[in-house]
Amino acid sequence: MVQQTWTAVDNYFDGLLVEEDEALVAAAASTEAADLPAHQVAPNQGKLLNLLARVRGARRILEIGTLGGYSTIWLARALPADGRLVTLEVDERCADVAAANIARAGLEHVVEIRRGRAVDLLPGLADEAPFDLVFIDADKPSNPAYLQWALKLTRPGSVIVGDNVVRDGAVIDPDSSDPRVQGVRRFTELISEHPQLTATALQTVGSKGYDGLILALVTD
Ligand SMILES: C[S@@+](CC[C@H](N)C(=O)[O-])C[C@H]1O[C@@H](n2cnc3c(N)ncnc32)[C@H](O)[C@@H]1O
Ligand SMILES: [Mg+2]
Repeated sequence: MVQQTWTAVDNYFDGLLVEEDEALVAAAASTEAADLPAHQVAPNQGKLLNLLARVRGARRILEIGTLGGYSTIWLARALPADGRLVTLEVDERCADVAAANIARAGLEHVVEIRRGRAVDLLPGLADEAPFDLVFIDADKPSNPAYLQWALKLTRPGSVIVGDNVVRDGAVIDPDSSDPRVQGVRRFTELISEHPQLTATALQTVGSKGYDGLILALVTD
C-alpha cells in the first residue's frame, strides 16, 4: 500500500462520515498560509477526538499543543454550552492563528488559549481540574512530564490521548538518539507501569502518512 491509496481511502470515508465544515477548512488553510507546519490531526482523527470526548461526556478538556487550533475546534465542538477547553501553546504566532480560527468557529466562549511553555502553565491548572479528556500533542520529549500532569489533573473515568507515538516506526528502537522517540518510549512505559491506567496504542495510516496514538483510561 502506498500513500496515494491511504489518502484515497481517507477521502472515501471522510466523504461519507466526516463533516469538515468551512471553519475547519479555514483553520487548516490559515495554518498553512501562516507558514506554520501542517502538523494538525487529519479530519478523521479530529472526528475521532470529537467522538471520544462525546462518548466520555466531557465537560472539561485540556489540550497540550494548539498549533492553529484545528484539533481544538474538533474537541471544543464535543462540549456542552457550559463546557470548557483549555489549550496550551508556546508559540505566539500559532496562538494568534488559533485565536482567529477559534473565533471564526464561534467557540471563543468555550476555548481559552494559554500562552507559554506547557510545563510552566500546567501547575496553574489545578483549580480548573479535573479534566475529562487530555489531548497531549506538543513537544514529544516532554511527554513523560505531560503524563504526570495529566494524572494530577484528571480523575477516574478521564481519558488521556497521546498523539504521534509511532515516530515512523522508530519507537521500537531503545537506542534511538532522537529525544522525541525517547520521550514517547518513556511516556509509554510510564503508562504501562501506572496502576490506575489501562491503555492501548494504535498504528495508523492515512492522509497524514504513517503515525499512531495512545489512548489511556484513568481507572479507580
Ligand atoms: C503537533 S502541533 C499541535 C497540533 C494540534 N494539536 C492539532 O492537531 O491541530 C504541536 C504544537 O505544540 C506546540 N509546542 C511545542 N512545544 C511546546 C511547549 N513546550 N509548550 C506548549 N506548546 C508547545 C508547538 O508550537 C505546536 O504548535
Ligand atoms: Mg499530533
